[in-house]
Amino acid sequence: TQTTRPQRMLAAVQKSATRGDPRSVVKAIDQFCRQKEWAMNVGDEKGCILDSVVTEVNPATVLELGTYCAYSTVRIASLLPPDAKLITLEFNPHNAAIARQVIAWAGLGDKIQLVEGPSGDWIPKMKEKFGIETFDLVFLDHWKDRYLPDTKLMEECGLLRKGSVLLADNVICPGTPDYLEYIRNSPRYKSQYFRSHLEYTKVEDGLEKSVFLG
Ligand SMILES: O=C(NCCc1nnc(-c2ccc3[nH]cnc3c2)[nH]1)c1cc(-c2ccc(F)cc2)cc(O)c1O
Ligand SMILES: [Mg+2]
Repeated sequence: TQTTRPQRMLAAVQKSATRGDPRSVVKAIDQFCRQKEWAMNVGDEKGCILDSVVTEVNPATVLELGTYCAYSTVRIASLLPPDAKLITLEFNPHNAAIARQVIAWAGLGDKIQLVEGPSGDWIPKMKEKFGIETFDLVFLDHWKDRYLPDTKLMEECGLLRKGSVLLADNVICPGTPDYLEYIRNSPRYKSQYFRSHLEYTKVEDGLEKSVFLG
């Protein structure tokens, strides 16, 4: 029977990456997406910007919205300090099953908690379910029409503190116009746009980094 693209991506990781070596997992996925099939990972160009923000923030708590096949999950977790925790939310059970295996291959199972289900349901439960006070860094990479409602929800649930950093993928392509409008005009955020390209293409895209001012 026909395999899915995430299954083929996992096979590429298991074939080409070294167990327990997160950077080799990232490299194997990028190679697969450049040489074989495009996939919606943040990719290496925007990934380098992501790396610089993660190392600058040096977060103890990270929330990722939109796991997909765990490319950015592994990329972020490989840069976290020893006791840091990353919670990642995936909506699609098939993608979640693949992501768990990619995370296991990278050897990052003890840093990463993958949660399946809609962000709207899980964000209000973060404190009670995972003992999270606030998030130091949030990477938004899920459905583009959820960025704004989920940001407002995180504010309402008190999950952001003065200095929390939101980093949003795809603000140009596919685009998140309502989120950009809100975050760039809100007095509660200081925003900065990092111009780049849609993963594995020459199409313009970028990351928006926003610091919550409290
Ligand atoms: O849709 C994307 N990413 C979303 C995956 C996801 N994985 N999990 C979720 C989730 C998780 C909890 C949720 N709770 C409620 N909705 C949820 C959705 N969403 C996406 C699409 C593109 C893209 C660009 C150009 C094209 F021509 C076609 C596609 C590029 C990208 O970098 C993306 O990130
Ligand atoms: Mg993306």
